Amino acid sequence: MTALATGTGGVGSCFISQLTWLSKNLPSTRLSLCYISMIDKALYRPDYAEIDFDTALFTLEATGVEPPPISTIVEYLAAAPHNVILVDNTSAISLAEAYPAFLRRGISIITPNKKAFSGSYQLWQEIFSSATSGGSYFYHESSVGAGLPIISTLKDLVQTGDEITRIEGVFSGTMSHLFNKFAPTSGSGGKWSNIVREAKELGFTEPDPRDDLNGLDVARKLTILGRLAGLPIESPASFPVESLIPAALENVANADEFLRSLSKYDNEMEEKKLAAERSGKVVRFVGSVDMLGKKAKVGLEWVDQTNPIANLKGSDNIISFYTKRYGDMPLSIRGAGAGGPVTAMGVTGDLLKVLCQLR
Ligand SMILES: NC(=O)C1=CN([C@@H]2O[C@H](COP(=O)(O)OP(=O)(O)OC[C@H]3O[C@@H](n4cnc5c(N)ncnc54)[C@H](OP(=O)(O)O)[C@@H]3O)[C@@H](O)[C@H]2O)C=CC1
Ligand SMILES: N[C@@H](CC=O)C(=O)O
Ligand code: NA
Repeated sequence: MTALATGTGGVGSCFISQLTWLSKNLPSTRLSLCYISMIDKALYRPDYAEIDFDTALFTLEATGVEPPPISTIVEYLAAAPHNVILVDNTSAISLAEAYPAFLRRGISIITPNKKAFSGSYQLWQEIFSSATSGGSYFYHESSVGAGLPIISTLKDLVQTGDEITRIEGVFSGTMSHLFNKFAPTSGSGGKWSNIVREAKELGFTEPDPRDDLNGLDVARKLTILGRLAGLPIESPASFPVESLIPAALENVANADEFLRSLSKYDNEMEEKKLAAERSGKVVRFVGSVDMLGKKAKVGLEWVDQTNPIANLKGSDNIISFYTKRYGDMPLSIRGAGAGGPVTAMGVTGDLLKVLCQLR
């Protein structure tokens, strides 16, 4: 059995550590690594020789070569003498769009990358049909709520005949961290731009934090959950999404320049916070999918100080499923929704699920 890993950042490096742990503590998994890459370096051998887990990242950095095109990677893996699982720990759209090509060739996929599952509805359908025709599997638990059991719970609800009426909550570790620190229910909050930088340093944000602040990351998660619950959402751009990017910074060239300039616009967020406080509320970044009304939305809401959403800590997500069976009291899941170790846990957990099915 072989795992192929791409992406060696916050999540990818924790995933490699967890592979090392598995190989020592669950040797019956008999996993090996035959390909590992970052953006501009890849490590692999024509004879699929095992790459040592302990030294993989160092060897990749020191001796990696230019990665081959994705079509070559598909061929390389399809010709492997054993089952192969692609573990995509990147946020690359190019790789996400190639999932059907991997799945059709019998290569299973595990990923925290939201891009494929929240891309066009056509890509979503192709992923399902390609897995069926290739006899392969795909799991993406960490694409929503990091390692929290959100997708597996939703699938269980749907596959046992419950009907989802509404999904709502805080779906972003970054946004949770920002608002818990910027507009706490007691005491005064910190400076918006400083907390944004801190969220990036803690590994909560997307590679480009603007993808969190513009609401797109939450919109992608709602697209995934809405589709799994039975709503054919066309794309994350097909419903209202509020962006927290100051208008004057919408076109800055890159994330570094954006972060450098953000403090000039701290007063815009300060005003939003004070408006909520004047009504005795706190401001939070909330998302919802109304399955009955066939609508989704993402944006700022004023919530009561006693609302569980107002009282999250750290990078906590809280995601509530309202269903026919659960009635007025939703099934709610809460816990850290971002960060390398917890996200990699969801990826490694998915890997174990695929291994059970490939045996
Ligand atoms: N961080 C978190 O808390 C969570 C992250 N996720 C998702 O996990 C994924 C990874 O996030 P994170 O680890 O934080 O991001 P990082 O920016 O830390 O790491 C991304 C990695 O992907 C590599 N990469 C990018 N494009 C390619 C490519 N085309 N081919 C090969 N490698 C590539 C980068 O290479 P290089 O090192 O050369 O730049 C880097 O190693 C994202 O999809 C994110 O949305 C999901 C839930 C939570
Ligand atoms: N940037 C995302 C990472 C997890 O999906 C977040 O902050 O939630
Ligand atoms: Na999850």
